[in-house]
Amino acid sequence: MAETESQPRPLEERRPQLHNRLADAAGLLVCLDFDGTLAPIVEDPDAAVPTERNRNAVATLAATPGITTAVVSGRALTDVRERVDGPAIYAGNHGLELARNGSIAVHPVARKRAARIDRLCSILETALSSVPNCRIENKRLTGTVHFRSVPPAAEPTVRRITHGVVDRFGGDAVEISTGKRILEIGPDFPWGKGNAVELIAADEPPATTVVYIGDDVTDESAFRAVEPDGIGIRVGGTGPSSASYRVESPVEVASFLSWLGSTGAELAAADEPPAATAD
Ligand SMILES: O=P(O)(O)OC[C@H]1O[C@H](O[C@H]2O[C@H](CO)[C@@H](O)[C@H](O)[C@H]2O)[C@H](O)[C@@H](O)[C@@H]1O
Repeated sequence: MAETESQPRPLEERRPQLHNRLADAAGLLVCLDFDGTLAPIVEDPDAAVPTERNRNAVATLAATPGITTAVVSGRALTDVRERVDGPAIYAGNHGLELARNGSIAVHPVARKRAARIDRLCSILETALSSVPNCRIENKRLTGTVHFRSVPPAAEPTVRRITHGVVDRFGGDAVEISTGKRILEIGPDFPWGKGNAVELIAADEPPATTVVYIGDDVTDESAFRAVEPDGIGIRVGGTGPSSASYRVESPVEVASFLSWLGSTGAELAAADEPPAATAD
C-alpha cells in the first residue's frame, strides 16, 4: 500500500510503460468511480450519465476475457447500478455496500447506523428547506447535502446548519466529510473505497493488476490500496495524489479505457494456447 502523495504524471506520456506492465499481468481488475470519472459533473445529481464512449468502453472491458470490471461509487448501490451497465461488481456508498457473485453485502456498522442517517436526512430536509436549490440525497447508509446550485452567499448557512444538526442529533456515531460541492454524512468509522477495492481484489487470481480511476477525495483511499503494484489514475485536479497518473477529464478516461480494451484483448489473445493445425 502506498503511503505518500506526489504529483501524478500525465497518463498519455506513459502508455508504453503501462503496456509493458499490463503484458506482465496475469489478469486485470479495472475499478471505476462514477461521478467525475465515467460521468461528467453536472448541476443536478439525478441527471448524471456516463459519456457514450465511457459506456461503450466499460461494456467492451466487461466482455473481455481476463478482465474484471467494478464500479466503486459514493452513490447508493441501487442508484449507481441503474446508471452504468456491464460491470460484474458494484460498490455503493463509498464501499459500505458491495454487490458481487449474486449477493449484496452491507457493512454491519453502517447497517446499524442507517436509521440515524435517515433521521438526520429528514431533519436536514426541513432545516435547509429555505435555502434555494439546496438538495438532500438520502442514500440510506450515508446522506449528501448538495450545494452546487445554492447561491454563494447561502453556502455558509448550509455548512452551519448541517454541522449544527449533525452535532446535535448525530452523536459520536456520525461524521461529516467533504466532496465536490457536497457535505457527506456517514457513519464515523474507518471504512472507505480502499477497503472495498481490497475486498474485490482479494477474489482475483494472484498477479492480477488492479487499475483504479477516480476524481475525488474518497478515491484517494482506493489509490493507496492499489499503488504501487497497481495503477492509480486521478481524474482532474492539480494537487498531489496517491495516484501515479493523471488524466484531465471523463473524455480522457474514455480514451484510456478504449485503449485498455484493445490492449487487454490483444494480451488475452497472446496468452491463448496456439490453435491446433491439421497436418
Ligand atoms: O464516488 P462517486 O461515484 O464519484 O460519487 C461521489 C458523489 O457524486 C455525486 O455528487 C457529485 O456529482 C453530482 C453530479 O455530477 C454533482 O452535482 C455533485 O456536486 C457532486 O458532488 C452524488 O450525487 C453523491 O451522492 C456522491 O457521493
